Amino acid sequence: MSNPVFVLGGGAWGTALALHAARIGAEVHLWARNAQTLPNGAMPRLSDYPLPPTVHVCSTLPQVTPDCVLVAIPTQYLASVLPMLPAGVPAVLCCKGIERQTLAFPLDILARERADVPGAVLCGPNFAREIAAGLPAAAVLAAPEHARAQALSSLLSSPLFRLYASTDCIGVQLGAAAKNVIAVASGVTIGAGLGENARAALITRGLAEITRLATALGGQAATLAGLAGLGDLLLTCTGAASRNYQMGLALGRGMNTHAALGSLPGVAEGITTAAALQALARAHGVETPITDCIAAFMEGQITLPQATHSLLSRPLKSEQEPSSPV
Ligand SMILES: NC(=O)C1=CN([C@@H]2O[C@H](COP(=O)(O)OP(=O)(O)OC[C@H]3O[C@@H](n4cnc5c(N)ncnc54)[C@H](OP(=O)(O)O)[C@@H]3O)[C@@H](O)[C@H]2O)C=CC1
Ligand SMILES: O=C(CO)COP(=O)(O)O
Repeated sequence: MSNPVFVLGGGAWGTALALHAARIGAEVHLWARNAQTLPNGAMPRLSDYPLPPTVHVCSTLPQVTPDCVLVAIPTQYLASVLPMLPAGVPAVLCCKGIERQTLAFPLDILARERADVPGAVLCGPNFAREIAAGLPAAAVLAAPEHARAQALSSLLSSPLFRLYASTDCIGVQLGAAAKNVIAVASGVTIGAGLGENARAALITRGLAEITRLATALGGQAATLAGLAGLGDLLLTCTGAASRNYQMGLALGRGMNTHAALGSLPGVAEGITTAAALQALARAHGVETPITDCIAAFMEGQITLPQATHSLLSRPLKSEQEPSSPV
């Protein structure tokens, strides 16, 4: 790689992406809002993965033109870091969520704030620690133009981290955001002792719900059967390392939302995404019973037995009926 790569966000995902970019030969400038308090090589979230000398932690980005910028900031704060992006340089948004106030996806936020920056998104089943450790993984890199998606996936792929190009930005962003909500519900199911049958049903009907909404918004069903949909859903709903799943586990065991949040090692995007997803679904006339239940449960509006009853007492339907409620 001839030019450096910028990474915004010194959390788990930003650190893992910086390590990946360094492995593919880039000089990396990793921006963190608290960089000045960090000794070089000791990031807060993944301190067991020391940074190589080609990763420079900074609180101000250098005046050089990078090949691209990887943005790993929680979605609710994404807009606040976008003024830093260099004009004309592709920004790959690596967050998974929906802006609560506006119901905007990451690429919409970028278009709104920085029309001079070409955007792309990177989503898939990728626990930061495994990417940091250099374990094999795959993801989707989506951009509105095929040429941009292909160029960035070639630039950022490695023999261990395989990036598939896509132009279905809606499907990829919706899948990535919504899987966090289903992961919270999955954790609740296990935490409350409802069993693995219930969890498998929840994941499967969660995918049906996500696919229904994605296609109503203009996404493609095939994308939801891919890495950013089913792939990430499986990982986050069953992987003990998922913060969204851990959040659900704590809630299912009886902890309240505030206490459960305090017990997490990082952000759980599913918490803010649930209400945003619900609002988006309502605006498009799409039924999302699992999202509705988990949103109401997290807000303390219904109890777990009420949530379970509400899902199980829905009218029986044909599984294949495209417009059937869950
Ligand atoms: N962790 C993972 O395995 C993966 C995460 N993602 C996604 O990446 C995004 C980031 O997650 P992750 O890195 O894990 O989260 P973490 O909780 O580990 O870190 C969040 C980072 O964002 C910073 N931050 C928070 N608020 C602001 C703000 N207002 N301005 C600037 N920086 C801010 C934090 O800074 P500070 O340290 O100072 O608080 C921290 O560096 C999320 O959307 C997540 O869904 C995607 C794939 C994998
Ligand atoms: O997005 C992720 C894995 O693909 C990380 O999941 P959590 O945010 O739930 O930890």
